[in-house]
Amino acid sequence: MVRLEDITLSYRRGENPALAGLSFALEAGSFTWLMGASGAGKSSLLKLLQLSVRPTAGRLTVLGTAVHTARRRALPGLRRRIGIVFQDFRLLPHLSVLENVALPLRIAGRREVQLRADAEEMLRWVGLGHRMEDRPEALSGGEQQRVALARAVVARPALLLADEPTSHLDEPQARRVVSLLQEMQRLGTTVVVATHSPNLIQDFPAPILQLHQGRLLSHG
Ligand SMILES: Nc1ncnc2c1ncn2[C@@H]1O[C@H](COP(=O)(O)OP(=O)(O)OP(=O)(O)O)[C@@H](O)[C@H]1O
Repeated sequence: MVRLEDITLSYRRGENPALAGLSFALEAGSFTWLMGASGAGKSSLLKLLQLSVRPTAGRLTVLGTAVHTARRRALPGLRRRIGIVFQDFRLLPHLSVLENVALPLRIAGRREVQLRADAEEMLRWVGLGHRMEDRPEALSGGEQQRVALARAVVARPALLLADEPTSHLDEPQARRVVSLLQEMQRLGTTVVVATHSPNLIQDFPAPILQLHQGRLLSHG
């Protein structure tokens, strides 16, 4: 599903690499916590997995595609099978909640009737069926993060990546978001979630990838 073999990522020549000598594999349908101090390389690893940066060295396989040798034109199709949730939600303020969730389907060229039905279904799934016509700014942080999650999964990604998706949320909202992420895993999606919160990990036990200064400290 996801395999890294001796991966290095350097943003600038002559500086310490953000990731170095990283090797591990994630099974299809697994849930993994990604941990590490600030600067350990969590966001860099997620950027690699979402194909927004390429490894400087090493072999990276995502959803069965060898990214390090793939042609550039093969990447957009692969990217569409990856869902992403950001710490700061990144919803478009001028669009309704429903239109935010429908956006990936619109970009993929789905029919209007179908994309509306799918976006509505996802919003009901995250418990926001009653807020579809609102603008994001009218929602609480936890609600906005659930909209962002609905948008990340509306196109049924095989791989779901979340970069500290609960750091702006209170405890009950954070738990709700993690429950939804785990539900995606139970439906067969491979999920990777970066977090600083030992409490969440305690409440939702799963294998942990621990990074330290760009290197893998432990996995399990
Ligand atoms: N675009 C970039 N250009 C240059 N250096 C970068 C870039 N992004 C990250 N880095 C560097 O790479 C290293 C790892 O950063 P990264 O953001 O991946 O860590 P992190 O574990 O996600 O940290 P945090 O928990 O603070 O978000 C840091 O030394 C950082 O300064």
